[in-house]
Amino acid sequence: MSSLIENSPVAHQYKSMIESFYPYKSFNQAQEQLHDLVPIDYFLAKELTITLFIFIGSPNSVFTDAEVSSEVPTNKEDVSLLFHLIIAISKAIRAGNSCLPLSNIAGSRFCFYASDNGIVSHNGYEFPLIVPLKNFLSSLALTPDKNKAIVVTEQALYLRRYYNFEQELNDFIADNQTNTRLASRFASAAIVQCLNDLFKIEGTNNCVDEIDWQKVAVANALNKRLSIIAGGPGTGKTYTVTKLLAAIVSLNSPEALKIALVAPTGKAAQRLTESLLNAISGFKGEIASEILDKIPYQAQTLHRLLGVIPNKVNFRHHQDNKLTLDVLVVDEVSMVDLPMMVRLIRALPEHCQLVLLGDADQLPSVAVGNVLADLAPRPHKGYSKANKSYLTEVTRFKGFKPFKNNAYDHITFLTKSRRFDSKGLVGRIAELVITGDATKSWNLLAEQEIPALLSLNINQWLPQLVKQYYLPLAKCEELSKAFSLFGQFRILCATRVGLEGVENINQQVEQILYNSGNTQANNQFYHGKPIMITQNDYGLGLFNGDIGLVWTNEKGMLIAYFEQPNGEYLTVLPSRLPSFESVYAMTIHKTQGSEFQHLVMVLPQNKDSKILSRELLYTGITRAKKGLQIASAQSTWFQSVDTQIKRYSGIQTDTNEH
Ligand SMILES: Nc1ncnc2c1ncn2[C@@H]1O[C@H](COP(=O)(O)OP(=O)(O)OP(=O)(O)O)[C@@H](O)[C@H]1O
Repeated sequence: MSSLIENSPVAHQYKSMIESFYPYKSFNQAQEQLHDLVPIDYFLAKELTITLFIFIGSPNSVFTDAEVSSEVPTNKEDVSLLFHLIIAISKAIRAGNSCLPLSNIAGSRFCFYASDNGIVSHNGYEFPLIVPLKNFLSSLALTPDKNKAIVVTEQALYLRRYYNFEQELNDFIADNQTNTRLASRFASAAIVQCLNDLFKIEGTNNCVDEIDWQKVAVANALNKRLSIIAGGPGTGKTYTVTKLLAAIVSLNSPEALKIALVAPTGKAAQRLTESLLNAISGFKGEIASEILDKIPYQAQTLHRLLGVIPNKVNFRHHQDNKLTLDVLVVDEVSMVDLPMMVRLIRALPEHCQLVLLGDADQLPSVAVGNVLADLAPRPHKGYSKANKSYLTEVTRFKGFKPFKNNAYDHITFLTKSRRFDSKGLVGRIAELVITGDATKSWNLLAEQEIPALLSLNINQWLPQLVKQYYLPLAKCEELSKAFSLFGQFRILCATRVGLEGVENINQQVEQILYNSGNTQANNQFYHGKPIMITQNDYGLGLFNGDIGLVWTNEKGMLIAYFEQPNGEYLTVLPSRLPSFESVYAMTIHKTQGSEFQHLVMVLPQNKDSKILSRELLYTGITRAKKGLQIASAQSTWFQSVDTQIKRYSGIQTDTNEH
């Protein structure tokens, strides 16, 4: 609260009055009434309620009685309503939403809970219907332009911080839609020639009906400052972006462009580097070597690009210290949260071309936002007249669906999986799960010849898998072989705790290793132990989620080795490691950006676990390159496939729709 209020006797008086109107005297009392309340919800409401009722002027403004009283409540009900609204916003943000839609709470009994047998444990709080709710909110004048911590729009309530982030992103999208900036940079004839070279279409002027969306993605990205290439696993996003980079390099030749490639995590950056190297080497003979030589492949993390400042949320690069870049490719965008995306766009110079890649069906970011799904809404409704004619001219494809405006012009969806045999188990299960078909997906798992459904008793299958994949780790002759063996297989869990959680399964694996002859496996550190960092250490350059192996060096010392995106190892003395854990099993969340030849996914027997969703299953399933096995009760599987994650936001790709 501002000192202006603290120092004002009038404000003091009002403050005491409002506090006396608070609906609860303590967190414990609130917790008895409201189901699933955590301290942050309660204390945020306690802190903000006062500041919203009392006008907070700028330091130079004169604080008068009139200004205070115009917005100060005269009754307990209003204070209670605002208090509960702030709790509701806090809960919505904890669930990853950037806002709280008013229609979600109006007329509802909030935080009410009754057990299956009807016993009410939490009475909750009843919100007014939409009209009185809106009237109340407009009396508080929580408009975007007033400097208050809560913002109310026509549809939703926001914490100002997230409202501002969303506005910045909306402005960025709108600005790129009206001004693509790159549109006139290259002559169409040059683009046509370049696309024909890359996609091997002999110089024909005839239009073709069957659209190659990879070619469209390249053409589409070439004339836009912002473009999104979205698609499921193996649909060729990296393959396509490699061709895009080839096109950019060749069209800009001889000018040398500054191009950066990033991903949200170290593992994802490493995978992007590997995939780009594979793609580049696959194009030898097809694309001129002087072009291939100029395509960058070394990816880094988003944090590293922006420049982490230890213990600060801000980065070295921002609106006043922009990146020196001409092209930026961001992979695995589904993992990027709203604040991070905004920090990234703030740091981009005006002319920099931004290409976003990702799979919007995967789990959204851990923190607030569902940026990729919001920026690339589905279904794709079609291209504007101008974009349609540009695409037809340069790709020679016809039949693009028309749309009344340019809202979807920057988006290309790739749908054909090139990695999974669409008739193979992984591809089919992933498709059935994400489209919500619990019965068919379960039946498909049940009918596999090589069992895809494992017993719920992990002792029945874990020892054999440990002996196959984990026991040989310590016996590998070289560290690189151990990393490659470790990358073959992983146990994925939905939860950390419980019988089917990461913690228990890691313990079980170490016990099996010990019983099978690895007598070091009950030590904190031992040769061949895989570990995952669980806390950022900017000094060491280790980040939450980084995976390493403890290995004996040539001097006989145990050292933790971490593979870097450039193929080198970061080495750290075990005693200097930030907090870490064993990683034979890891949560599905943490596997985003990774893939394994064979995986086992273990789901909790408690089907009511809040974490379960079809996106969680899909993310887990699509980490498997080949072998997929699942240990789940049928009820858990059905519950998960039937639950779809919905995150609310006000990000608008199509402003005319709202
Ligand atoms: N048009 C194509 N012709 C031949 N092979 C292709 C084509 N497109 C993609 N591929 C191959 O399919 C595989 C998957 O492609 P890629 O790695 O680019 O997919 P991705 O969408 O980036 O996958 P992920 O989501 O897992 O990162 C690669 O081996 C790639 O070479």
